[in-house]
Amino acid sequence: MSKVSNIMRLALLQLKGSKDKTVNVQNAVSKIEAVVKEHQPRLITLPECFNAPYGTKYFREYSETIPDGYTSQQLSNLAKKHQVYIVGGTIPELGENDAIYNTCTVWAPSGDLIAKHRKMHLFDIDVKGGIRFKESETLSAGNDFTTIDVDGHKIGIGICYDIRFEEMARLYRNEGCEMIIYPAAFNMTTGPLHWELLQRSRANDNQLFVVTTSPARDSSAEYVAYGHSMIVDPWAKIQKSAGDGEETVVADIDFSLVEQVRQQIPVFSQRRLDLYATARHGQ
Ligand SMILES: NC(=O)CCC(=O)C(=O)O
Repeated sequence: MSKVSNIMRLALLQLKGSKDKTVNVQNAVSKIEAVVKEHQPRLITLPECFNAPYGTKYFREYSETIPDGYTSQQLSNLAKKHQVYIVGGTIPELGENDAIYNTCTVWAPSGDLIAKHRKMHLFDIDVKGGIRFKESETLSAGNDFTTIDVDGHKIGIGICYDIRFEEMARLYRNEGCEMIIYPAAFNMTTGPLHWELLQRSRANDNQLFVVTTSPARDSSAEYVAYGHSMIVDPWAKIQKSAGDGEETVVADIDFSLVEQVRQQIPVFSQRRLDLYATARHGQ
C-alpha cells in the first residue's frame, strides 16, 4: 500500500492489571474510548498480558481462543466502532492441541483480525537474588514473524523478551519495517538495567521506531512490572515515555525520520557481509 501520510498518531495505554479479567478488559475498553474521544489516534497499543495476572500458574485459567474469545471480541468491536488499529497487547491464547501461547492480536478499523503474533522467545531466566521466571513451564513458543501494514507503513510485532533478540529486529528491518511494537512487561530487576537500553539499541541498530507498552507498576502484585512505556525514534532518542503508574501516552510519529537517519548514517549499505559470513559465524 502506498503511504497515506508520514505522520501517525499513536496512543500507548499503560494499564493497571488485576486478577479480575472482566475488570481488566473493561478498563482497557474505557481507556480506549477516552483516548479516542480526546486525541483520535490512528493506532492504539496495549500491554503484555493485559487481561490476566502475569504468572505461569495463571496462563491456562485465563486463556481464550482467538478470535472468538471474550477479549478478542471486545477489541474487534472497539476497532470497528472507532475506526482505529489496535495492537491488542497480549493475552494467554488457547491454541491447537491444548497449547497455550502468549499472543498479540492486531485489529484493523474493519474489526478484522489482521495479525496474530505468538511470543517467539519464552521468558525463561534465573537471576540470582533477583528474578526467576519460566514461561516455558506452561507456554509454548510461536514460530512465525509478524508484520502489519498501517497506511503504507510496515510495522513488526514482537513481545517483551523478544526484544533481547537482535536477529528478530534485524529481520524486520530487512523486510522493510519502519517501526517495531513490543507489548512488554519487564520487571524490577531487569527493567532498571535493560528496558531503555534494549529499546534504544534496537532502534539504533535498525534505524526505526521502537514502541513498548507495559502494564502499570503494582508493588503488591506477584509480578511487579517496571512500567515506563516508551517510544524511541530512529535516532535512538526517547520521543516520549510514561512513568510507572497507569498512564496514556499520545505521540505523533514522523516516519520521515526513518529515511533521514538511513540516508545520513547508511550502515545498511556499508555492512561487510562479505567478511561476516565466515566459518566463525555463529560461534
Ligand atoms: N515478560 C517478559 O518477557 C519479561 C522480559 C524481561 O523482563 C526481560 O528482562 O527480558
